[in-house]
Amino acid sequence: MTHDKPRIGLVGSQGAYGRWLRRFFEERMGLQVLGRDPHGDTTLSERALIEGIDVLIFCAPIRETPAVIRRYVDRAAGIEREQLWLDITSIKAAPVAAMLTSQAEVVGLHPMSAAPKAATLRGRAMVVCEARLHRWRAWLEQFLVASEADCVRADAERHDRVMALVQGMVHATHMAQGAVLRELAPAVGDFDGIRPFSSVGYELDMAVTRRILAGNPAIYQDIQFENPYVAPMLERLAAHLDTLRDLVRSGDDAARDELREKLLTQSRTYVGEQAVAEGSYAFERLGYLLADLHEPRYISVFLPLDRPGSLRTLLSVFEQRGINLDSIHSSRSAEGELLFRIGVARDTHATVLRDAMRAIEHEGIGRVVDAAGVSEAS
Ligand SMILES: NC(=O)c1ccc[n+]([C@@H]2O[C@H](COP(=O)([O-])OP(=O)(O)OC[C@H]3O[C@@H](n4cnc5c(N)ncnc54)[C@H](O)[C@@H]3O)[C@@H](O)[C@H]2O)c1
Ligand SMILES: O=C(O)C(=O)C[C@]1(C(=O)O)C=C[C@@H](O)C=C1
Repeated sequence: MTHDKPRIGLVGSQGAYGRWLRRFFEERMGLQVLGRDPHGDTTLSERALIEGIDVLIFCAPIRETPAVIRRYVDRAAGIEREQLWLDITSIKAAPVAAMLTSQAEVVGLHPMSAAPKAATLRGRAMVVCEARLHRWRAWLEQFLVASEADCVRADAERHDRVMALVQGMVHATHMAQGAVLRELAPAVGDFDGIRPFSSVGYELDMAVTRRILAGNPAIYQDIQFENPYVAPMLERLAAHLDTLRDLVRSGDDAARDELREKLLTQSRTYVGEQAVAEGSYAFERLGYLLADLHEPRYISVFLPLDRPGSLRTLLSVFEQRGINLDSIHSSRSAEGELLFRIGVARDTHATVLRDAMRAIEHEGIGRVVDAAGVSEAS
């Protein structure tokens, strides 16, 4: 048993998370990684994979994972006794129960985001379901710290109940929104025609809907079908929408009162004044952020992280040219690089902006990765 430098085995090594985990373990933790995937990584048999590793991680499709795990238990036939088995499936009870039929130590994990572009899970939650953990505890802690995820502990049952709300409900309502738009938007200018009319709420909801439509359909399908707590949640969701429809159809004052009482007042009391106020303020801040991100003139600059004062040097470029700044946001590029996105006043001349961009590059202050409103016509 090697707890210092365990060899990692990935089941589903060619998938989005399998590839991310390989890079994470090799590059961030300096560990050797073996894998198997029926699509593109079949050099090792299932038995040979188990023989070659110390920690086995299942990152296969949700629907198939419990059966895949049971097959690995069968193939292992006891040689897994000293090993740690993990999975990252979005549902926890069935995979964890299947792993517990092995003799390995067992922990279920669920990172609360798609495989990120960044090298770690910084800023993302990860649910940790410790099911049978003894000698591997210290290494697991080391791995969780290296992941930089915000870890939250729960048993598998509670995880699945919570996920019926955090994922099942959110995905269901946005998939339904996508379907309603598909049916009703063509009559009023289609998706693009509606965009200029956006409220902040619509913009945020459409970001979620489009994220779901951009993702792996099997995941959204399986989260609805494989989590036993989703069906009862859908019953409640449908019941409330049915009530709302009936109240709106009836249209009288009693119906208005009932809507207000059941869908606003009671929920407001339940959530509590402070949480309501915090959420409302978070919405406002997101609104300002979206407004800044929609500003037509900006420059996005990658700044080397290891140079104190580099932001001040960058800002001096704008100061020297008399350019007024509307906003500064630090964010991540699609590749995960730290960027500063500088929104500049709309009346800034494009020539002056181009000069600022040249200075940023030529003086080695940073690298301009994106810009808008800098062409002659703008
Ligand atoms: N994508 C996300 O948003 C996300 C987030 C958190 C957790 N997860 C979980 O990660 C797991 C993998 O998700 P993904 O996004 O990498 O999906 P993916 O479809 O990209 O990868 C799944 C991989 O499993 C392989 N596979 C299929 N059948 C297999 C089998 N019988 N044995 C071994 N491998 C098999 C596939 O060939 C594929 O390469 C899922 O359980 C999912 O719930 C995904
Ligand atoms: O697209 C993302 O980044 C997600 O957060 C994906 C998402 C989610 O929508 O809840 C989907 C499945 C995973 O289990 C975790 C997170």
